[in-house]
Amino acid sequence: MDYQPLLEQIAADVAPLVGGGTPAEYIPALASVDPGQFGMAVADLDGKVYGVGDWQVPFSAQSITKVFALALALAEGGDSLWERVGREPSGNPFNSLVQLEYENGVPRNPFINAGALVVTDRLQTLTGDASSELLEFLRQESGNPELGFDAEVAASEQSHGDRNAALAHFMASYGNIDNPVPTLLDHYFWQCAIEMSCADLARAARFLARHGLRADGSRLLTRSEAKQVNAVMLTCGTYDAAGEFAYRVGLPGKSGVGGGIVAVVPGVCTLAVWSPGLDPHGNSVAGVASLDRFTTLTGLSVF
Ligand SMILES: NC(=O)CC[C@H](N)C(=O)O
Repeated sequence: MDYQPLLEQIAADVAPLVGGGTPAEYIPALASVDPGQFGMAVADLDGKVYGVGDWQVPFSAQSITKVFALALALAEGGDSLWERVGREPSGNPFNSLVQLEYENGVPRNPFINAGALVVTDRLQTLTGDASSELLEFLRQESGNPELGFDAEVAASEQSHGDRNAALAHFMASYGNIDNPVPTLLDHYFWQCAIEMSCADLARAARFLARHGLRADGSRLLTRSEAKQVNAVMLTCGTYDAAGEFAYRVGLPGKSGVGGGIVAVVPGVCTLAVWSPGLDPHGNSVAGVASLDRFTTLTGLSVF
């Protein structure tokens, strides 16, 4: 299918929303990004990528990287990860601390910050260099050897990282972190600071639409594991707005406070959108709207 006319229609439909919302303010390096940008890409399973607007402009992938970290941790370490992190929506903001004490230091899911810290900790134990391993994986899957970290964003997060540090130390007090907390935080901040465009993200996520098969045809995840990751994206990928996202978009999706969202139509294609203005839950306003338009216009959804 030629997605190009559809993408152009969606871009026109959501244009009034671009610039709405607010870029993430708690990470100063993200607060200064021009909010008037919008890009969207679709990658089909034959390797073709279609795009509109700022679809080739790199931006801070932020929490979208949590999907790839989860997939790598499962691929390399298997199911025992689920003894340390749950698979239920939290109903709380992505950086909330409140549930952790009630639930003995076991985060609700791998996509809130606490859960992602556990996943990165696991990946660090498995590989010895979690953030580099992740970057290398993303380079291979996106086919873009130029992908890199944004050092300014990483430093900005590091210097405003008290809440993530609190989450990591608190979980360590329950014995749910294996590596030294400062090492873990470094890898987590570098991971969040990976820069990718919509084109890179749509390409890199294709293994989730290909039931676990990587770009080179080798298997990263079993078919069942790919289903599991997609299911957790659907239920937890957009935090305390996951219900609304499922209602409006009807696809597994993962957002980041850089304003990007990746979504998967299993067996068909992957989508990536970017616009920096966020809603109060930390999801891109124009991004959610454009995915909503995509599924409405095409009928392509998991429902
Ligand atoms: N939702 C997000 O994208 C949050 C990621 C961000 N780096 C943080 O840890 O707060």
